[in-house]
Amino acid sequence: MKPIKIAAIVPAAGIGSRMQSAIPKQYLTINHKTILEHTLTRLASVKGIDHICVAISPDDIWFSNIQLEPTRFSQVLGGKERADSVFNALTYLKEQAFDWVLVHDAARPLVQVDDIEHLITQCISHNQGGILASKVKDTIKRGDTSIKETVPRDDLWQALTPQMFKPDELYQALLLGAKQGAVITDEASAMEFSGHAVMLVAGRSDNIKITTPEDLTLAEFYLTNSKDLEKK
Ligand SMILES: Nc1ccn([C@@H]2O[C@H](COP(=O)(O)OP(=O)(O)OP(=O)(O)O)[C@@H](O)[C@H]2O)c(=O)n1
Ligand SMILES: C[C@](O)(CO)[C@H](O)COP(=O)(O)O
Repeated sequence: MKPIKIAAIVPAAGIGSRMQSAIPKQYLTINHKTILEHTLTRLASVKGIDHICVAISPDDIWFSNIQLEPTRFSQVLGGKERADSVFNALTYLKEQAFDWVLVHDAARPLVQVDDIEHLITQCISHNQGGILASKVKDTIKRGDTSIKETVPRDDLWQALTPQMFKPDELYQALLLGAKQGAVITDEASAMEFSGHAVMLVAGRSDNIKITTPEDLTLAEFYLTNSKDLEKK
C-alpha cells in the first residue's frame, strides 16, 4: 500500500500587532528558542509529517537564523492575510502530491505531539478533514458594552490548530472563499463555506495561540515547566 504523504504548513508571516512587541511575536524567545522554533520542534517530532513548509513575510529578517534540515523544510512568501499565506504554501506544494496538509499556527508552540498524531489518525481513518478544538468552558456572552445574550455553550468549541485537509480541496475552498468575499479566519471556515463536513477533534486547551502579552507569560510558564512537552 502506498505510504500516506503529509505536509505541514506553518503560517508565520504575521506582524503580531496585538502583541505590541518590537519584533513579530513568532521570533520572541522563550528558554533561548524562538516561539517559531518551539513550534517547528513539535511538528518535526510528529512521525507522520513528511515535510514542513513555512510561510514567512517578505520583510522577514529572522527566519534565516533558524537552523533547519533543508530536505524536510521549505519556505514560501506569506500573503496579506493568514489565508493568503496558507494559499501560497498550498500553491508551492501542489506539484509534490501530498495526500494531506496540516496547517498549524507558528504562534501555537504548546501543541502536544500526541494531539497532532491523534488528529492525523482521525482524519485518515475517517477520510475526512478535521481540526483540533477545545470545548468552551466558560459562560459565553454576546454584546459590546453590555450583555445582549448568553450564548448556549453545549455545542460550542474553540477552534485550534492544526487543521488537516486534502490539499486540493483546501486549495479550491480558499480560492472560492476569496472569490466570494467570505470571512476566512481558519482553514475550516473555507471548507465549511465550500460545503465540506469538518470533524471536531478534542485537543488540549493549553494549545494556546500566543496573541497578547499575557499569553506570552502563560506560554513561558508552560514551556519552562513542562520539559516533557517537547519530545527530543
Ligand atoms: N498575513 C498573515 C497573518 C498571520 N499569519 C500567521 O497566522 C498565525 C495566526 O495569526 P495571528 O495570531 O493573528 O498572528 P498575527 O497576524 O501576526 O497577529 P496580529 O493579528 O495581532 O497582528 C500566526 O502564526 C501568524 O504569523 C500569516 O502567516 N500571515
Ligand atoms: C486559525 C486560528 O488559530 C483558529 O483559532 C485563528 O482563527 C487564527 O486567527 P487570527 O486572528 O489569524 O489569529
